[in-house]
Amino acid sequence: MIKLEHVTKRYLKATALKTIHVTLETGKIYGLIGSNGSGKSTTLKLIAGLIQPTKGSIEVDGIRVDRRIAAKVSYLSELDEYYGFYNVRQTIDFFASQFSDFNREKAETIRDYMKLDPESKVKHLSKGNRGRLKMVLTLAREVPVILMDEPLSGLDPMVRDSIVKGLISFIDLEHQVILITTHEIKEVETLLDEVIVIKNGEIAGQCNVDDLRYEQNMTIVEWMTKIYE
Ligand SMILES: Nc1ncnc2c1ncn2[C@@H]1O[C@H](COP(=O)(O)OP(=O)(O)OP(=O)(O)O)[C@@H](O)[C@H]1O
Repeated sequence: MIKLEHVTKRYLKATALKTIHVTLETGKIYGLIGSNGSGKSTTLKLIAGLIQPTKGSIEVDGIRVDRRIAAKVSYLSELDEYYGFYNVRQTIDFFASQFSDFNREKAETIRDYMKLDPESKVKHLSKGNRGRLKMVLTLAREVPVILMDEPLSGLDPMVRDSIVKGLISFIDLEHQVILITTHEIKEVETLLDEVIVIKNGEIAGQCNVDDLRYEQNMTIVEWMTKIYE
C-alpha cells in the first residue's frame, strides 16, 4: 500500500505538487495521467525515495519513504540508464547482483517472452528492445511497489502491445501495487483498475475504470478531457 498525505513538492522555481492526498491499495493497477508538467514524474520519484517532499509524508506498507525505500520499490524511469557495453544477460546479472529481491528465473522467463537475445549488446538494441529490457528488469523484482514512468513512450504499436501483455502476465497482483504514468491512455485502458488525473500539481479526479466504462459510459480520455476543460 502507498499512502501520500498532504504532500507538497517545490523545486527552486516551480511548485510541482500542491497538497497531494491519496492511498493506493495492493492488488490494483493505477494509471496516473495528466498534461505535460502536471506532476506525474515528480509523484513517482517521491514514492521511489529519489527526491524528498517539501512537506507531508509518504509511506509504503506503513514505512516512511526515505532513500532506503528502494528496497521495496521497483522504479522504471523515463531514461535509458543501462551500460551499453553489457549484453542483455550481463545486464540481468548486474541487476541480480544489485537487488536481493531480484528473481533471476522470472527475469529469464520474461526475457524469453519478450524475445530478447541474451547475447545482444545493450548499445545495439533498438529502442523497442530497450523498452522490453526495462520491463524485464523492473518486473523481475519481487517488491510490493512497481512504478513505471512512461513505459510506452516512443515505442511502436507492436512493442506497446508486447509490453502491455507482459505487464498483465508478470505482475503479481496478490502482493504488488502498480502505478503507471502514461500519455498512451488508450493502450493501457484495459489494464487499469483505477485512474487518477493530475492537473497543475493537484489531484483533479480519481475513478474506478469499470465504473467509468459501465456506469458513466465514458472512456478515460473523455473523462480526462472533461476534467481539463
Ligand atoms: N528537477 C527539477 N527542477 C526544477 N523543476 C522541475 C524539476 N523536475 C520537474 N520540474 C517541474 O515540476 C513540474 C512537474 O514536472 P513533472 O516532470 O513531474 O511533470 P510530468 O507530469 O511528469 O510531465 P511530462 O508529462 O512532461 O513528463 C514542471 O513544472 C517541471 O518543469
